Amino acid sequence: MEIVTAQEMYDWDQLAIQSAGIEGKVLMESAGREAARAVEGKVERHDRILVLIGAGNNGGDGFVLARTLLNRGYHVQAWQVVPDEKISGDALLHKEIYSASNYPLLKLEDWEEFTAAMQSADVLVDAMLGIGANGPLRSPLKEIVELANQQSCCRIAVDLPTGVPADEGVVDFDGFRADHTIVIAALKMSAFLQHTRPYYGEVEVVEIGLPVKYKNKGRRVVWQADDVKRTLPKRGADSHKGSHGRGLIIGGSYSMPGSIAVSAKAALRSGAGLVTVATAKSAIPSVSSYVQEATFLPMNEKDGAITGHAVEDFQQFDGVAVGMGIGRNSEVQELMSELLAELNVPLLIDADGLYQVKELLEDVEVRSAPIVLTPHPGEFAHLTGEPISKVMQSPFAYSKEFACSHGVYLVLKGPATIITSPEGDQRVDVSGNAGLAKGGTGDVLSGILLAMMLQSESFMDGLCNGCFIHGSTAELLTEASHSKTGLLATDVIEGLSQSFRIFS
Ligand SMILES: NC(=O)C1=CN([C@@H]2O[C@H](COP(=O)(O)OP(=O)(O)OC[C@H]3O[C@@H](n4cnc5c(N)ncnc54)[C@H](OP(=O)(O)O)[C@@H]3O)[C@@H](O)[C@H]2O)[C@@H](O)CC1
Ligand SMILES: Nc1ncnc2c1ncn2[C@@H]1O[C@H](COP(=O)(O)OP(=O)(O)O)[C@@H](O)[C@H]1O
Ligand SMILES: [K+]
Repeated sequence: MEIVTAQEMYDWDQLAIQSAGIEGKVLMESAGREAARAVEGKVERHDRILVLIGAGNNGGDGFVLARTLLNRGYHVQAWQVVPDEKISGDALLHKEIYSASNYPLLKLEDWEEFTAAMQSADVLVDAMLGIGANGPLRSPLKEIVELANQQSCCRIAVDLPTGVPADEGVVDFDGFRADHTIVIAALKMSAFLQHTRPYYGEVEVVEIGLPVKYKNKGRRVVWQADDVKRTLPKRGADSHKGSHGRGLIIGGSYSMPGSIAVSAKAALRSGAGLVTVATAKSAIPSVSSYVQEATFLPMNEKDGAITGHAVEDFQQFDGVAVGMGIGRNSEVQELMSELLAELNVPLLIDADGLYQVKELLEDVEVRSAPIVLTPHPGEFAHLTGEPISKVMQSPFAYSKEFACSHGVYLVLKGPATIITSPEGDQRVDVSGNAGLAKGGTGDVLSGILLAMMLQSESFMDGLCNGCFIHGSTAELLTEASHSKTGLLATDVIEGLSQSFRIFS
């Protein structure tokens, strides 16, 4: 499912109108009717529904929606909240059809009367402003949104909650706080940003007949269950452990053995054929007691942390994950530098490894084997040298710029994880829940991703599948047996088998 900017949506719309000959008024009829159908799924028959209608084409959708619901016998009040002269084009045509259908149109002239109507509504439908929002809300939309947000009724937005920008990078706005947003044709970027996502509530996308042929294809999509089922590698009946890849996990220390232990176990639970852990000698007993199936490469250590460089011993592996619990001393920096220069297999770098790699980005750029970086927002801010707030206002743009300029796969983790290829293709994984907001879950993800790197034909598919399986496992567990409060990283590992049963 595509994710678009406002401009990309307008382009798709224009191509459909100009090249396919679908008129704008037909698209509007289709958008309003589909939105009405979606509203029907969220309201009761007896609900009093108040539709707020603005000046542009979003308001045009509102006229169609109000007419459709009235035709179907719902209790609807349609309020035009802008002066008559503001309404033109397709929206004006649909206003005329609405009035010619003999349905009453209320106009915002008396604020007290309007406030009373809002207060007695069970459902508010916002068709005031969509992708055409330009700058902070002006009067009267600003006051209407403020009033609407104070009501305890259900709030439903059409296409975008009024005031919320469609694109990333805009932080100065007031927005309609929707319980549900019925998105027209394609998801807008702001549905995935931490500062705009909460305004959307639950999201439903409706299809309005725009020809897929003219879509700006494939460069930014949501990775979904169907994609996972289609691309997750199947285990052949005649396969042997070597067919599923030999993975190496480098990291951990005497005082931090847990992170590599869970990474290793997660890699094995995700199908890696063989997993070896390279860690400080003194950490091996505690790691091996948790992952009996792994083998070990003892590394020299100082004060419990890795110091030894054994890069020549690492060449035999098909993929390597490094950084979890490895620490930040200067020897680790040297090890990272050697890995980048000498190890010619796919390399995933996480956690402390990301801290080290900031100084080694030139080495990253010249490396020919693939590199995957898996930062959370704080680690990504460190890598870019920008404040967290700034990168998270525009995570699509920052991810793309970083991945393309350094030639890496970037997995920017969060409730909406953005996965970017070195070519700039972007996919978003929205699986998972707040049960994952706990230490150790990132280490589990690294293990899963290593296993996917070893087994997948397409690197990008493998990374997306790994993120999806990680999040979906948390969802399955919190639906069935666990609470979000009590979920542990190790529970996610134990739940992986169940996810693979469902998705492979
Ligand atoms: N595939 C598609 O694309 C389809 C799109 N469709 C629908 O069209 C929508 C896009 O329509 P759109 O382009 O007319 O923009 P829209 O969001 O209605 O806003 C424009 C109006 O808002 C006003 N305004 C702007 N900023 C403001 C502010 N800060 N504060 C206050 N007012 C502000 C602006 O006023 P002006 O600046 O001109 O004075 C103008 O009057 C889209 O979201 C979808 O719902 C479907 O019908 C069919 C297929
Ligand atoms: N609220 C949330 N919803 C969905 N996924 C989440 C949420 N919070 C965290 N996650 C996921 O949990 C993982 C946390 O990783 P990270 O921050 O590196 O944890 P750690 O440092 O403990 O290993 C990421 O995969 C992230 O996408
Ligand atoms: K809207």
